Amino acid sequence: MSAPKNPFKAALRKGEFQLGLWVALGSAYAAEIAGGSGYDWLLIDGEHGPSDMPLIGAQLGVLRGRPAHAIVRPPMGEAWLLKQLLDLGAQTFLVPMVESAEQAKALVRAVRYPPAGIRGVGAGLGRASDFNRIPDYLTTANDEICLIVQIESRAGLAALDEIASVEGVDGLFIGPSDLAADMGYLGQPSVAPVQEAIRDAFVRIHRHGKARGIMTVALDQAHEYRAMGADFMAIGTDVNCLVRAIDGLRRSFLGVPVSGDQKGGGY
Ligand SMILES: O=C(O)C(=O)C[C@H](O)[C@@H](O)CO
Repeated sequence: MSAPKNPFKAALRKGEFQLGLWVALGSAYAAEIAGGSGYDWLLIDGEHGPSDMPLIGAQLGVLRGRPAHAIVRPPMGEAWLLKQLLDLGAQTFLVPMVESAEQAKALVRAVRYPPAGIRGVGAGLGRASDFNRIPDYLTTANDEICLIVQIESRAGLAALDEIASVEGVDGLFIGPSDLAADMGYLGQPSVAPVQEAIRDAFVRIHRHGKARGIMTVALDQAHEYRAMGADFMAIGTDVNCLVRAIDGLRRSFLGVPVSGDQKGGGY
């Protein structure tokens, strides 16, 4: 019996578009609700959400075996953090602020067992191996790990080709909000210079045969990114959906004009 198959990684390899949602409430209950909504993947956000190790573990637990594949974003790409998340059962990672091939190579090694990497052997204590019930976990785990790195600064764009060339990097995700900020357009990810940088980045990522990822909470922008060639994309967050739904309900009842779909930008 082998490590669980990674359906998200398999889909990317087949070129099948994957639609996702940001899950940042830090609630296993909310993640379980989102898990039944038909999205291909859910991003458990440990960078900007309150999800710490126990909360990430709880969310991974409720999503285990559900159709929506759990992707975990750690606050930073640290080997000790990835080791814990791997043993908790995370198989796909979105690592923020990657700006060099050296950083990418270190991340690849962090999520692989020796000799290909430095991942510590302890999955027998964790969900990853079904608590040591998967006999061949150690020898089959590496192949089912999917590593996505975030390009979200000018330095990241400058190193994009070297990063995309790193074996073991499965996809590159453009962070529009942070990229816009670094380019001098804080809060304005939809401005032309940022959009042109994203378009160019997608062309380069695809040239290396890697998956192109992005996120937005504005549906008009989402369709533009899909037309640009996004292979996996989040089109909203649980936080944003909750705020819009509960605020909108009150406004509707009181007859207060309800704001339309978020146009452009969004974060
Ligand atoms: O820079 C970005 O954009 C991202 O990395 C996504 C952000 O964290 C935020 O837009 C999620 O709501």
